[in-house]
Amino acid sequence: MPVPVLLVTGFLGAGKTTVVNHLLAHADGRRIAAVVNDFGAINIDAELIAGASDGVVSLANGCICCSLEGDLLRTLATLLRRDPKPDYIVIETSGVADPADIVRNLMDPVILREAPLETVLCVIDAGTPPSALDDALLRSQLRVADIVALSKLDLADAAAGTRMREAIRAQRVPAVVVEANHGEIPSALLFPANDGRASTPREVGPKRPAEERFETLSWTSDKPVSLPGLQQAISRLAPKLARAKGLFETVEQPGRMMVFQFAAGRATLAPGEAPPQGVPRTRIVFIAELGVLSKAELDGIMEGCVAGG
Ligand SMILES: Nc1nc2c(ncn2[C@@H]2O[C@H](COP(=O)(O)OP(=O)(O)OP(=O)(O)O)[C@@H](O)[C@H]2O)c(=O)[nH]1
Repeated sequence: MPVPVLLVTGFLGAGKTTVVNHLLAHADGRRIAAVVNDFGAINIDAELIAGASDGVVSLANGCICCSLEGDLLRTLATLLRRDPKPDYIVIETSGVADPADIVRNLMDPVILREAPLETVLCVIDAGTPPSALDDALLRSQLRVADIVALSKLDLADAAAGTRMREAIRAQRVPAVVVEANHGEIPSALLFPANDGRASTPREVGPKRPAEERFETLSWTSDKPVSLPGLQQAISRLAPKLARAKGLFETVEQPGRMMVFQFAAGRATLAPGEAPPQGVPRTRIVFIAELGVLSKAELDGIMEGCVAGG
């Protein structure tokens, strides 16, 4: 029986991991394996994905649309050899991946037969300015989608949903548009009944040259972080950041881990899980446009928020 694949794409911070987590939390007994791709050296996403019933495989330190394409196919082959096999496989791409390249890789005849790409979901922040859809990367993420999920409608103004639907229609995207409140999308929509029928190959056009637009900088520390210090550091860094996320322990509440998220100019904190043994207690990944933020500048700013820093 082939194992259907769901590919989740969308820009940095759009809400992909939130959708994947919701799906895994509502697996209803289905064995779902998740493959996540963080293009930084520290793999935060794998830790932020809770409860994959059939495990989370992380492809870190490279992008699956370019440097890790062979790894993706090998990972899928390994998942297919599991006994029992997963019922479904979810692949979450990094926010800077061009999904057209991944779709092209998934058209490999063996993979297509054994792990057919059933659905491509593109998550888009409803508060994204419509003009951002003209960006080549966002256009490519939208073009390959069967379903577009609008996230963060709770944060956007009342007209944002309609505005975004119109902007998507203007891009002539044939996808169905749905709303995803904190990642909530009916799993029947993402995983149609696995009836074993053959998947049809998809056409995605010629390969585009890889475009290096973003870089990831990591900052780790064994010391806890002061919350007001972190707030100050993030407000200094914010104008240069496309995305940041991380896990850390606070000076104010020793032993309590927090998850930090920065996306679309908004920072949030939530309780987190203790890291595995031997891993630094504070790990934050920063994504910025190439050349905008140096490691020395980042370290200088971040050192100010650790105890004694
Ligand atoms: N208020 C609100 N926040 C959301 C919603 N969906 C996602 N978020 C938040 O947006 C931030 C980014 O969400 P993620 O799911 O990590 O985004 P992502 O697309 O996986 O991010 P990348 O790491 O760039 O791939 C997190 O703080 C989420 O909690 C939503 O519908 N409403």
